[in-house]
This record gives sequence, C-alpha cells and structure tokens, in this order.
Amino acid sequence: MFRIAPSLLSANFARLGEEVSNVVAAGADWIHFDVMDNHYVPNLTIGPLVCEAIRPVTTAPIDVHLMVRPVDRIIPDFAKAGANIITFHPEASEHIDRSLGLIRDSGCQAGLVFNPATPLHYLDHVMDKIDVVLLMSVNPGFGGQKFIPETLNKLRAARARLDAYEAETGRHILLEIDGGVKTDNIAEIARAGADTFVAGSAVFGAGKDADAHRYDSIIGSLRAELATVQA
Ligand SMILES: O=C(CO)[C@@H](O)[C@H](O)COP(=O)(O)O
Repeated sequence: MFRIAPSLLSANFARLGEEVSNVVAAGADWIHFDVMDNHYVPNLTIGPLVCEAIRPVTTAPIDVHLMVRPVDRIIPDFAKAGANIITFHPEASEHIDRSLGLIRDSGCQAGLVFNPATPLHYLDHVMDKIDVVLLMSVNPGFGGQKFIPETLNKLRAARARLDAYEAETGRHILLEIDGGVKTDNIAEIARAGADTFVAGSAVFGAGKDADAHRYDSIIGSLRAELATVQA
C-alpha cells in the first residue's frame, strides 16, 4: 500500500485549516508537518501550536518531521498537540535511543530521518524502536528543490535492510521519501522501494488558491503513477 503525505510547507498558511481539509478530501493519506528551527536548518516554520490548531480539522495522521536541535524537549509538546508520527534527524539528537523512546512513550510512532549524506548505519541497534524511516531526497530546509538522483540507490539499500528485518521479525517499518517528489518521478521512486511519499510543491504548488478540485487532480495523477508499480 502506498501513502501520499502532502507537506504543509508549501500550503497557503493564511488558510491552513482549509488546505488540510481539501488535501485530505482529495485523497491525501497523511499530513506532513515540517518543523524547522533556524538552527539545525536555515529556515523557521511551525510548532506545536499550529499542530494543535489543525488537529480538529482532520482525522488523517499528522506526520511531524522535526528539523530541530535539540530534539527531546519538543517531543512531548507535539504528542500533546495531536501528532501521530514524529521523526527526527539522528545527528540532531544527543541520545537517539532515548529520543525514540520518548516518542513511543508519548503514544506516537517514531522514526529517523536521513539527509542525503547521512549514512544508514544510524539504524543499527534501534530498529525495534522505529516505525518509519524517512529518507530526504533534498537537503532539508526548503520546499521546491530538485530530487537528488543518488537517493534512489540509498532507497534500494534501505528497502533491502527493512525487508531483511521484516523477514526476521515479522515487523513492517515504513519507508518514506521527502523532497522533489513529482508525477514524473514518483513511479521510479516507488520502484526503488519507497511506500510513503511526501509531496509539497507538487501538491500545493498546483493549487495555491486552495481549489480542492486541483488537489483531486494532482493527487489523482500521483496515484495513477503509483498504480503502474507493483506494491
Ligand atoms: O522537509 C522538507 C524540506 O526540508 C520537505 O518536506 C519539503 O517541504 C518537500 O517539498 P517539495 O520538495 O515536495 O516541494
């Protein structure tokens, strides 16, 4: 099963609730929520207050991607604000195992995020505490960047690793991709192993005026491309 997670980073912030309802009505599976701190990444976005504000608007899972350092003190705030999934960058955490535990203990699913040049070995020893692996296919901080093609090899390596883990334990870990996902590359990205697709500018760039019909059309096109791939 494939999941599409529009990234709010490219949404119209003046009409955020409406944007959330419209993309979910158009078939989005998750809402991707990018948290940037102007410290770990050179940009500043939204926090727990905004997460709390959109929570009543949808029952779709809110997928919080923390691009912040330090990580731990903000985790309980997002859990209280209604996040369902919380992911963070291992190099931004002092104690990766502890941060994953904090997320799980607060009732959310937990994941690690890998920048294009961050090695997958951060997964060693913590696989049992992970629900999602998120690979960045751009350097984090901004929407609208171009997909970095080398990410396809990294996806294949991550897929092999997660499949081997599932064969051994019976536990499925999601493999999410984020950055530069469009209708013309989503099928290739799925064939490389991703099952969950963050798309910011591809979705919201197509409907800056919060026109729900445009979201139907772009999410429909992304799904049509995915339908050509064996899940
Ligand atoms: O986390 C990030 C950027 O740091 C992403 O979620 C982007 O927001 C994806 O945007 P597009 O590349 O799809 O426009």
